[in-house]
Amino acid sequence: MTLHLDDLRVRHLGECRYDSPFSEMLAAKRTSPHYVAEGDRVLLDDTVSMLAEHDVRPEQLPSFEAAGPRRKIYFDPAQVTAGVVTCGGLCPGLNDVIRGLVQELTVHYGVRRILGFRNGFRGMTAARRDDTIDLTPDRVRDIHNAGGTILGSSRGAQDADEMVDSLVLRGIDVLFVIGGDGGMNAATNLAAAIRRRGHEIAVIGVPKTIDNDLPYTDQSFGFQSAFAQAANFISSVAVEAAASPDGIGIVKLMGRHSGFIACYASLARNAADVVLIPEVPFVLDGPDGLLARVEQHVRAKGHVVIVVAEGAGQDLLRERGLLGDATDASGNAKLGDIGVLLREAITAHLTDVGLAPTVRYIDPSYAIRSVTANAYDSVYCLRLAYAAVHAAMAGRTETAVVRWRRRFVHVPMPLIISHRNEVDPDGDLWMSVLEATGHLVPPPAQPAGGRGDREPGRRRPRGPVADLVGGTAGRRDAELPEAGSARTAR
Ligand SMILES: Nc1ncnc2c1ncn2[C@@H]1O[C@H](COP(=O)(O)OP(=O)(O)O)[C@@H](O)[C@H]1O
Ligand SMILES: O=P(O)(O)OC[C@H]1O[C@](O)(COP(=O)(O)O)[C@@H](O)[C@@H]1O
Ligand SMILES: [Mg+2]
Repeated sequence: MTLHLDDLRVRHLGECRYDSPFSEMLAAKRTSPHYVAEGDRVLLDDTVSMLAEHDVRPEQLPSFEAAGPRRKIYFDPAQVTAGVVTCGGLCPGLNDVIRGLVQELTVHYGVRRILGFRNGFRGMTAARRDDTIDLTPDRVRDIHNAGGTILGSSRGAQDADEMVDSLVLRGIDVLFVIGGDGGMNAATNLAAAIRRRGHEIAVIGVPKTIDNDLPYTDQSFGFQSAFAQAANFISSVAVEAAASPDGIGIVKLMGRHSGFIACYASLARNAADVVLIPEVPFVLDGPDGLLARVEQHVRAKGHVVIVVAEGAGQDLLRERGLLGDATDASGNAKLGDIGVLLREAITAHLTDVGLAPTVRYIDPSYAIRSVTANAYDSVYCLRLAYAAVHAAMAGRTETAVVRWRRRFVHVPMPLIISHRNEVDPDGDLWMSVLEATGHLVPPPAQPAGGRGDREPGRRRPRGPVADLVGGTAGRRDAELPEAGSARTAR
C-alpha cells in the first residue's frame, strides 16, 4: 500500500485555544536527534531508496505528526472528564499505561475526574454503564506492580451508539482506548458514531497486543516482557530435551496470525532448532518435511527443540479435520492445537523409524501475557500514556499514539487497522531466525541429477520446504548424516 501525506493526517476536534501547562517549557524547544518539535513531522520511510521513490519535496514526503505536548490545547483541563477502557486479551503493561494516563492528566493538566470503564467495552453498554471506577492518583499509585488490568477486559461486540450514549451520560470529553486490532476497530467505529452525532469527544488509542500484530509501530508495549517470559519456557524445554535420549522439546507460544513472539523468544535463547510461524507454511511429510528434519536432527544431535507459534500450521490441522470455522466473541478465529499435532506426528514418525523419543511439550499460554511489565516496557508504557494525554488535550481524535522509528507519533486509527503486522519471510527478522537455527548456509554441492540439481540462476521455491525444513540445508545440516544413517556421538 503506497501512502501519501494526506493518508497520515490525523483528525482534530477544532482550534486549540487554551494555553497548555507546557507552553513556557516548549517555547525554546527545537528538533534534535532526541526531540521532535511541535509542527515538525516524522518520516514514514527511512531509507534513501524508499524516499527517492516518492520523488517529491521533503515537506510532501509521507510523514506522521509528532506526538508530545502542545503550546495551545483544545480542552480546558479543569472542565474535562476523561474515560479509560482496556479491551481484548491481557498484555504486560496495561496497568502501567492506566497509571501513566492518570498521573499525566491530574498532575500536569489538572484534570479532576477520570473514570475507568470496567471489563472493556462491555462496561459501556446500557446495562453496565454504571460499572466504572474513579481513577485517582492514589488509586493507581502501585498498580504497575501487578500484571493484568485493574479495569478488567473483555471480548465481544457492543453497539457503537449505545457506547456513545454511555460517554455522553457520563460527560466524557476524552476517551482512552487501550486495545488491539479489535479494540482499535471498535474505537474507530465509536469515533465515527460520535462524529455522526455531533459530539466533541476525543478518542485516543494506545495500541496493545502481545502478538505485535499492529502496523505502524516499532513494537507494541508489553511485547518485550511477554517474549522474555516465553524465552524462559524455551530454556526449560531445551534442558528437558537435552537430558532425554531422543529428546524432543516443543514450546507453543501465543501469536494468532503473527509469529513475532516465537521469533524473538527463540532468538533470545538461541536454543531452538526449528521455529514455526503462521507466516511461513510448512509440510510434515516428505524428504523436505518437518518430520524428516526432526529425525535428522535427533540422529545427529540427540535432541531437538521446536518453537511453534499457535497460529502456525493451521492448514495442516484443517486438512486433518481438526480445525473448524469457529470464532470467539470478538470474531477472532479459534485456532486448532498445532502443538498437539506436532507432538503426535513427531512421536509416531520417530517411533516408526526405530527411535524411542521422549517428547516434552509445553504450552505456556496465558503465563506469558499475565506477567508484570519489565523495566523497559514500564518506561515505554509511561511514555505512551503521556503522549496519549497530550494528543487528547490537543483535541486529536481517531488517533493512536505509537513509537515509530524511535520517535513518538500520531497515527490515524484507520491506518492502525488497515492491515496486520506480520513477520516478513523476506525481512531481516526471519533471516536472523534462519541464521540462528542454522538454515541459511547453502546446501553442500550435490552430484548432478541429485536433489539439489536445478536450473542455474533459478531460485528454489520459497516457503517451508526451502526456508525452513530442509531445502536450504543449513550449517547444522551440512554436518548431518543422511536420514536413516547411523547416529553420530552426542
Ligand atoms: N471489527 C470490529 N469492529 C468493531 N468492534 C470490534 C471489532 N473487532 C473487535 N471489536 C471489539 O473490540 C473489543 C476488543 O477486541 P478483541 O479482538 O477481543 O481484542 P483486541 O482489541 O485485543 O484485538 C471487543 O469488545 C470486540 O467486540
Ligand atoms: O484470551 P483468549 O481469548 O484466550 O485469546 C488468546 C489470544 O489472545 C492473544 O494473546 C492476543 O490477542 P489480542 O491482542 O487480540 O487480544 C493471542 O496471542 C491469543 O491467540
Ligand atoms: Mg486482536
